[in-house]
Amino acid sequence: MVRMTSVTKSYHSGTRPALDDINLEIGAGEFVFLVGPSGSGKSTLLRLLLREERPTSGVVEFAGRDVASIPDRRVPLLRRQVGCVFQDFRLLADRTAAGNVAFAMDVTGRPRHVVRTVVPEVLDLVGLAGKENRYPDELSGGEQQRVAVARALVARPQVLLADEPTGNLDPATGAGIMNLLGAINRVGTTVVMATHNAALVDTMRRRVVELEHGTLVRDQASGGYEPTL
Ligand SMILES: Nc1ncnc2c1ncn2[C@@H]1O[C@H](COP(=O)(O)OP(=O)(O)OP(=O)(O)O)[C@@H](O)[C@H]1O
Repeated sequence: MVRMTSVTKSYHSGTRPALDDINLEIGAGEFVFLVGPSGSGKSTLLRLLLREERPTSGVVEFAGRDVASIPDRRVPLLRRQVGCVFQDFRLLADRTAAGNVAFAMDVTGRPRHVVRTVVPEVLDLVGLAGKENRYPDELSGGEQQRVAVARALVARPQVLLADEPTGNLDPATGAGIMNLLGAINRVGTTVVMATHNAALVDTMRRRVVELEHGTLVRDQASGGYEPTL
């Protein structure tokens, strides 16, 4: 599903690369935690998959395609297959929960009647039934993140990237979002989640990929936040 081969990313020549010779393969249906200290390159790795950045050298592949060589006009298509949620939710403040999700469907040209049917279904799926008409500032942080997840899901992405999705949430609310991502993974979506949340990583016991100063220092099946034997 995702393959990185000798991927190096330098934002400025002469400085230490943000990613340094990364080799990584993620199969369809996997759940992967991406961990490492601040500045170790986690967001950069996700940005390469979204084609927000291109590697300085090496190859990033998604579903067998070289992501860097996808023509600009086809990048929106990539971003339907590779969904993302962020720490700061990034919702449109002037649209309701339903409006935010509908907007994501409208831009992909889905017919109105499909949007009207699917939006409440997806909001129900993420646990927001009854709150469809609330604006982001009328929702808790966890609820806003659920809207962001719903918005990512309506495109039916093959891979969902989550960059510190629980970073702004209290532990219980973060655990709720984690359960939601786990459920999305169980129905077949590949999930890659960058996080500093040690408790969640330790509880879930999934594959853990650890970066340090841009290099991959650990790739462990059923790992914890800290390396174990
Ligand atoms: N747009 C940019 N321009 C220049 N340097 C950047 C840019 N984005 C990131 N960097 C640098 O690249 C390195 C990796 O940053 P990155 O954001 O990928 O780390 P991270 O592991 O996601 O950190 P955090 O956990 O704090 O989000 C850092 O040294 C950072 O300063």
